[in-house]
Amino acid sequence: MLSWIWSYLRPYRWQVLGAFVALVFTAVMTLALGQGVRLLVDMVFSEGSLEGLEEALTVFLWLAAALSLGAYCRMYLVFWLGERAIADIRRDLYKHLVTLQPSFFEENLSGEIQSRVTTDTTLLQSVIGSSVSFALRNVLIFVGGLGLMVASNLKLSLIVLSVVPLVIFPLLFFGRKVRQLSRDSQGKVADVGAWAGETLQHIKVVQAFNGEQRVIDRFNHTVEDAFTVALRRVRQRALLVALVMVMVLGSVAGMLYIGGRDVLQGALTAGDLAAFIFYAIMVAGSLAAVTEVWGELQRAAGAADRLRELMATKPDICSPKEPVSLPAVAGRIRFDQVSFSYPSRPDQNALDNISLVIEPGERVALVGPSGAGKSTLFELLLRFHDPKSGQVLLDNYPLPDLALEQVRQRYALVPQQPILFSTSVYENLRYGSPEASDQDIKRAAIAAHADDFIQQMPDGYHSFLGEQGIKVSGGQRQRLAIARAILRDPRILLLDEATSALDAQSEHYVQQALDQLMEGRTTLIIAHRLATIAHVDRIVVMDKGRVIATGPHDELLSSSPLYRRLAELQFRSF
Ligand SMILES: Nc1ncnc2c1ncn2[C@@H]1O[C@H](COP(=O)(O)OP(=O)(O)OP(=O)(O)O)[C@@H](O)[C@H]1O
Repeated sequence: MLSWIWSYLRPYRWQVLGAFVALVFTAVMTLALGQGVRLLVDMVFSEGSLEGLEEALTVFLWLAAALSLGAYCRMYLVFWLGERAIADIRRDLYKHLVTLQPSFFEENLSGEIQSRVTTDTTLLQSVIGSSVSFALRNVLIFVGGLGLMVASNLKLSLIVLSVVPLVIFPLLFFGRKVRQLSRDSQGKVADVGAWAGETLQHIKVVQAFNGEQRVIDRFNHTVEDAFTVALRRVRQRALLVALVMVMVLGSVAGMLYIGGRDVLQGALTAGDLAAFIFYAIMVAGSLAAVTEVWGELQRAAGAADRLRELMATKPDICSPKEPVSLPAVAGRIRFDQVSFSYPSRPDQNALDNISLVIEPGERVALVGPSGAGKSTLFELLLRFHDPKSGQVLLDNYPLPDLALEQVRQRYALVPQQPILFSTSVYENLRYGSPEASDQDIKRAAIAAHADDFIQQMPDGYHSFLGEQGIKVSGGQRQRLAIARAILRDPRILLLDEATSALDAQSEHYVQQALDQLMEGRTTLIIAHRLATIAHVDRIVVMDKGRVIATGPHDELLSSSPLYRRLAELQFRSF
């Protein structure tokens, strides 16, 4: 773990060196104060000299000034390092997360992952940014103070030192326990975040089903769980600190007794004893401080483990090392005996031995009952998943041979529930085509019949769409998604019920826009409605993950009983 953290500190090694120098400097200055104490007691109190008092105080003031300057440099550099390293870790973590395949986020709650990005990194930051330097400073003071103690009085030193082995043992024993408990505790906190995030995001559903009390109960349960685990950790830490304190202070008391007797018998000056006590307190204090921070370090180690684990997750789906460079795409799609099951349901084939060719420029509608596998076909085309067997080809190239960006660049997707981000209309439309100018965006919005309602928004194209586009209606959201696709100008269009949320009039307009957009492009439409089907060259009927018939509407009416049934249901509902 240390090498992992070091990998984030290495680029800033000069700052690390600076912090270390400041750290050593302040530790030395702190220890030098002990000599000031010795001077003060021997010269002032034993010899009664006022000059000596002034001299001792001058030395003390110089030491204090140097110590303060050193402390400033140390704090600044150490906090800087903590903030910088964590900013870098957060950046890398996010960069890594967005490359992971969608199924990873189905298996891992997004709230839990969010918690790693925020809580775990914050914990680590406090450790790199202060606890480590605190611990190091105390270790230096411990070592330096010990050296000075031994040099000044071996007998008293041995009394104090007798306690050290007794302290090391509980430190190691409790440390391991605290580390494990800290992992559990962070995990529980993540659960709290995940549950709160999910329910608040879907608050309308919660309230519509009068589910408030149920989610409150479940939340309380999660919070209490987190509290229980945190309490166990705190108990261990407190116990550790108390144990060390008893032992350390006990040995200090023993030393005071014997040292005091030596002074009374004239074997030791009062100043020597005072300096020795000063060092002994420093040494004991630093040991206690290290034990306290030790728990903190263990906690951070737990957080670092979790972060490292997340970063080590390899994406299942990535570009090949040497991708085939895809020439200008004609837009031919081929499914070759493709079978696929979702990782969460490995036994149930969502697609079952699908073979299908869609020629460049062809418009194909996918129809079939719910759960037939239509959306799954799209997911495989976009390479969100790889098939279990068989292959998906784009212009005769298997998708895994091509760079992921190149594959996805060829498509524009209009999903069933278009997603808008919490930013302006401009930025939302520009999502798939970052270089598009404001004019291009406006033209696309006009073509998608979205310009009118955008103009009526308070800030027009600069209007903020709110979290997940909450401030627009379903139909408007869909028109924005269509505008986004128009702007992208792709070779292949993937439309998932693209016109489902439109009223009859907008549907008519949007259909016109889509007709124009589909011109010369390969288009796959998931369609439940015959209005959409009328505009296609071919219909593919799917059921239970299989293609059961293909052909034009009239032919299918006679050849496919399932299609006939679906069509009858459609007509009845009109
Ligand atoms: N993320 C997922 N994890 C596990 N199973 C899934 C997942 N998504 C879909 N499925 C299952 O895969 C099968 C095919 O689903 P798919 O969404 O492709 O159907 P569909 O034809 O698009 O349905 P609809 O018309 O209702 O959208 C279904 O049995 C569905 O329950």
